[in-house]
Formats: sequence, C-alpha cells, structure tokens
Amino acid sequence: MLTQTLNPTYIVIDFDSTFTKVEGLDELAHIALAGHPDRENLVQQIRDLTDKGMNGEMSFADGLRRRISLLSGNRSHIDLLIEYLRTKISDSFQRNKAFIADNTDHIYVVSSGFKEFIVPIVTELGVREDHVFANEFIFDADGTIIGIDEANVLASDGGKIKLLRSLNLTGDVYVIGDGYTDYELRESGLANRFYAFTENVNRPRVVEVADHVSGSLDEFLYDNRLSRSQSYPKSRIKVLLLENVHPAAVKAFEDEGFKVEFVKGALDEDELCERIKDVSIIGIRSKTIITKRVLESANRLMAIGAFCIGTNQIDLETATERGVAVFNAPYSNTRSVVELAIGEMILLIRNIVTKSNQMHQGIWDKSANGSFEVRGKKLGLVGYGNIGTQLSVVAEALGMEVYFYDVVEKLAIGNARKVRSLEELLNLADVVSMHVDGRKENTNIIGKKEFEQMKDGVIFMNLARGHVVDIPALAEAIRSGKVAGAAVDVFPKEPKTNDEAFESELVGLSNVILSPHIGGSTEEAQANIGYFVPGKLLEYINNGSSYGSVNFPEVQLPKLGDSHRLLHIHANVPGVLAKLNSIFAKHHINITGQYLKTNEQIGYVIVDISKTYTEEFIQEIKAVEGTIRFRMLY
Ligand SMILES: NC(=O)C1=CN([C@@H]2O[C@H](COP(=O)(O)OP(=O)(O)OC[C@H]3O[C@@H](n4cnc5c(N)ncnc54)[C@H](O)[C@@H]3O)[C@@H](O)[C@H]2O)C=CC1
Ligand SMILES: O=C(O)C(=O)COP(=O)(O)O
Repeated sequence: MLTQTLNPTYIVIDFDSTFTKVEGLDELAHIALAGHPDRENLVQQIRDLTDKGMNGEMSFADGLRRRISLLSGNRSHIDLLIEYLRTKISDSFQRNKAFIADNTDHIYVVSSGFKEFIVPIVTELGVREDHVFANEFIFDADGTIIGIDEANVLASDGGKIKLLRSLNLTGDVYVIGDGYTDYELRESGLANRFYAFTENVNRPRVVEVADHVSGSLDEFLYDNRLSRSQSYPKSRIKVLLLENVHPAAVKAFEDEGFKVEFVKGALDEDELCERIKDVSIIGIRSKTIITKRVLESANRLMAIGAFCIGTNQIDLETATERGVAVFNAPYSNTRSVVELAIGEMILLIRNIVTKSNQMHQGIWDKSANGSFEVRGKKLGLVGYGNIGTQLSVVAEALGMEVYFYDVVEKLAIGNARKVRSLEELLNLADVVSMHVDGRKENTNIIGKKEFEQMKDGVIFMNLARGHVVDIPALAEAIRSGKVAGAAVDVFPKEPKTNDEAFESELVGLSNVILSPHIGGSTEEAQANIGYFVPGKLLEYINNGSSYGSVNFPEVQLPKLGDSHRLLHIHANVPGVLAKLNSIFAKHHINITGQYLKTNEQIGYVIVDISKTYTEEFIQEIKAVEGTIRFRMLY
C-alpha cells in the first residue's frame, strides 16, 4: 500500500451529507415529529430551509433557528437519531476508517450541525473528540430542546470561517463538504482547496465554485495519492449501458458504486466513439457494432459485456490486443429462441399466417390443402451449437426426425443424425433452420444455389444472424414457391432503435413471418442476462477472474485475501513472466499467489503480493516490454 499520510496537510470535513448520507437535523425532525398530524409538511419545511442554507441562498444562522423551532425534539429523539446515523455513514468513509484512524491528528470535523449527534458518530470512525467543532443544543429540565448555544461561533453566519481562523492551523488546509458554507472557507483564504463532495448530494452551485469534485472519499484520497481502500475509486468507473438492457444490470453496477449511463437504443459509430472515451465498462446487445475505431477511442475501457449470445458485432481481435475482456451470456436466451422456432415452424407448416391474414379480410377458407403436421417431418439444423441441440431435443419430443450439419464435430443428442455436408442436409429436410454463429465467413452461406438444393415446398427459418442468408435469393425462392413458408427474425440491416423504419424485400410476401429480432427477447431471458453478465463483469473488475470470457485466457481466481493483486495483461511474447519475476525479486516483494494463462494473442498474469510496495516497483512493472494493461486490486 502506498503509505503517504496527511502530514503536514490538514483536512476539514463537513458532517451532514458528507460524513453521513443524510442531514442530521432533518432526520431529527422526522423522528421528533412521529405521530404529529402535520409531520410531512413540517419535515418538508425543515428540509427546504436546510437546502436553502446549504446552497447559500439564505442566511445560514436564520435558517438554523427556524429549523430548531419547527422540530420540537428532546434527548430521547437524539438517542434514536444516533442509532439511525450509525446506519447512514457514507460508504466511502466507512471503507476508509483506516485512513481516518491513521491521520487522526490532521483531521477536523467542522459542522453547523450539533455535537450531540456528531461526536458519537465520528469518534467511532477514529476522529478525535477535541477535533469536532459543531453547535450545541440547549435543553430544559425535561430534556426538551429549547434553543442553541448562542455563544458558539458556529451559530452565527460565517461561523465556520471564524472557527477555522481560531484553530490557527499551520500547513495546507483542504476542505471536504457538500455545502456553500464549506466553500466559504476556501473563499476566505483560510483553506487552500475546496473539494465538493457529491457522493450523497450534488449541489450545482457548490460544484461550480469547487476546486475539485470528489464523488467519494476514495476519489479525494486517490487524487492526493493517500492510502485508501480502493486502488482506483469506484465512483470514477463509468459504465455505459446501451440497447435497453434489463434494469437488474443498472442496479448491479449502481450498487457497486459505479457511475451508470443508460441509453435505450444502440449508437452509431461516431456517437459511440464520443461516448466511450472515458467509459470503463460498456454493455451492449446485438445492434451495437464495436469497431476498431470505437475501441481506439476508448481510453479507459476494461471490459465489454454483450448482453446476448452473439459477439460477432465486436472486433474481438482489436479488443484482445488492447487488453479489453469481452463477456457474453451464452445460455440465457437459448430456450427463448428454441420456443419461438418451434412455434413458427408449426404455424408455417399449417399455413396459418396466410389463413389468419385472410380472416382479417373476412375470408373464410376452411381446407386441409397444403397444411401438415410436424410429426414425422425432417428438421434440418444448420449449426448444432447450444440452440441447435436444444431445438433438436424439443423437436424430437414433437415426433420430428432431426438431422444436423455443423462445421465441427458435435455429439448428436437423442436420435439426431449428423450429415456430412450442407447440401446433403438441404436435400433431405422438410424444415431448414439456421443456427450458426455470426462469424464473417458465414455471410450468405444460404443463397440461390442452396435454395435450389432444398426440397420443393420447404419451410425455411433464420433466427441466427441476418447476414447468413442472401435476402434477394430468399425472396425469389418464396415468390417461386420453392419455399412454402419462411420465418425471419434477423436481417442484414436492422433499425438501431424502435423509432427507425424497417425495410426489406421480404415485406408483403405470403406465408412469411417477420419478427424484429426478438428471438431472445423474453422477460425471462432478459432478466437472466441482466443478472448474469454484470456478475461476470464485476468478477473481472473486482477480482480479476476472466472465467467465461470469449476473448481472454480464462482464469478463475480465489477471493483476494489480505494481499494486493496485480493484474498484468501483455502481448504473448517470450520472457514476460521472467522479467516480471526479476522485478519482484529485486524489490523483495513477497508473492503469495501467482497465476498465468495465455492464448494466441495475449498473456494474463495475476500475482498476489503482500501489502508493501513502492511507486518505483509499480513503474518498473508497467515498463516491462509487451505490457498492454496493468491494474492493481486492493
Ligand atoms: N434471434 C435472436 O434473438 C437470437 C439469435 N442468436 C443467434 O443464434 C446463433 C446460434 O446461437 P448458439 O447456438 O448459442 O451458438 P453456438 O456458438 O453455440 O452454436 C453455433 C454453431 O454453429 C456452428 N457453425 C458455425 N458456422 C457454421 C457453418 N457455416 N455451417 C455449419 N455450422 C456452423 C458452430 O460450429 C457451432 O456449433 C448465433 O448466431 C446467435 O447469435 C442467439 C440468441 C438470440
Ligand atoms: O443473443 C443474441 O445473439 C441475439 O441475437 C439476441 O440479441 P438482442 O439481445 O435481442 O439484441
């Protein structure tokens, strides 16, 4: 751990909405007015007065007195408030207790709140009681609050300034707070820097005048290179979620303390290049194309989450070269695609789409002509991966004979039979269904020639990727009657958002089911994906585990114990591990665990070390030739 301490700098910290997540006096009012018929109204009046004072929009001292007169509290309410405040300490203060305890002589809490509830809270985190400056209540004999100690400088306007002047601190003074009165310490010249603290509340007027904005205490400590609990402040980790991913994903990242931006649709390349600049994690679905240019614009990107199965929309090679790990959800929507394929196959073989359209025009055409059962028919699967095999099982349960063609050797499930060529499959199948992945080489693998190889009156389905089928050839095969019915869920060109129009040569053809790429769009699948993908991403970010990544060497790591973890991603060239080890030896770094995995492009080394190291050691590690990315977990 970098062991810089505050000496000789002092930090002055505000209490309400900084040290804790809430305003103590507002909460005291809430407790004291329990059962009062006008409670909500009075508490709101108090909150409004607090806000006005904090924003510098009214005299602080006047507001304080008006708030006290409205709240009608007593000592027992204060006890309850202290209990409550213990649960509302700001997360980043809670995390950095060790810093507070180690620097207790250089930390002051200066607040216009009240000592009666501030002292018990801040001293529990290591602040010295004699370093707490705040107002004090005056109670009557029954313990009812009847006023405030008027002799206390903090009870008057400009109180914090008078107080800080009286402390006569020699050295730099940094103020951390969320309110305008905290800024005034800087304005008065008594403090060198003012850090607007926005973890709990963001007051634009205060942020505007601040020297720095700290979204957490970790950010303050990071910026000042002070010892802290997070190697890089989580509040600075920006997550961009596109294409309306499930709310569970937003929550997972927010709960982690990350900054989340949510966009309903996809973005085009230019927009993406702009938005991705300072993003650490991006979540996409099938419509966002992550090109080389997009990746080159991403200065901080650590990981990409494909909230779907396909990853053909991502330039995986460039991502790997740049040390960006990619994760997807390989099984979460498999079943949804299978169910849709089964439903569509039955509707098409019974000619239901045409019949239904006729009925809507008032035409009653009851006839069995051209209408069949799926039982006993031959289903030809092109691609026998997760979806192909699952469809195989369900189709067999309906009495179909299943045949498949795959470019790699696959275990046949149930009674499914493997055929040796695509042509053989197309020659025999009554229903042809596409389930190949979206690699570039699969472009137009079904075209004019392939349709000619199919049986007359075949049912054709594509729920895989749009570019695998030549659309004009399919349209012609439908018009000629070669294809009796088709279901198409994916298209070479798909609208980016629901506001864009859909155009295709297939529009208007009979017995054709067109759907807007919703094979995997069920509530179940989206919720599964919404939990699964953030889980993988967070494991990678927080622990370094790359298990399940589609482009990184896969490593499943134990939880980080009482050590620091170095994550080193490098080009897969000989000698990197040896160089790293010589640096560890030179700096007498005690290694408690080491893991290495490589793939064709990169090597991923993870080293757990005991907690003492120097900045020079880090610089040497970063300078090892071939280093793509280096980060450290505390
Ligand atoms: N419509 C939708 O909403 C959804 C579409 N998909 C798409 O479905 C497809 C299949 O998904 P999974 O089964 O999960 O993928 P997978 O990767 O498990 O299976 C793909 C299979 O296709 C085989 N294959 C690749 N190229 C081939 C070729 N030219 N000829 C024959 N076999 C070939 C592979 O060897 C592999 O066994 C993917 O393209 C995926 O993106 C997936 C989910 C939802
Ligand atoms: O999972 C896939 O590969 C899909 O095609 C589904 O994509 P989507 O999440 O609906 O954009």
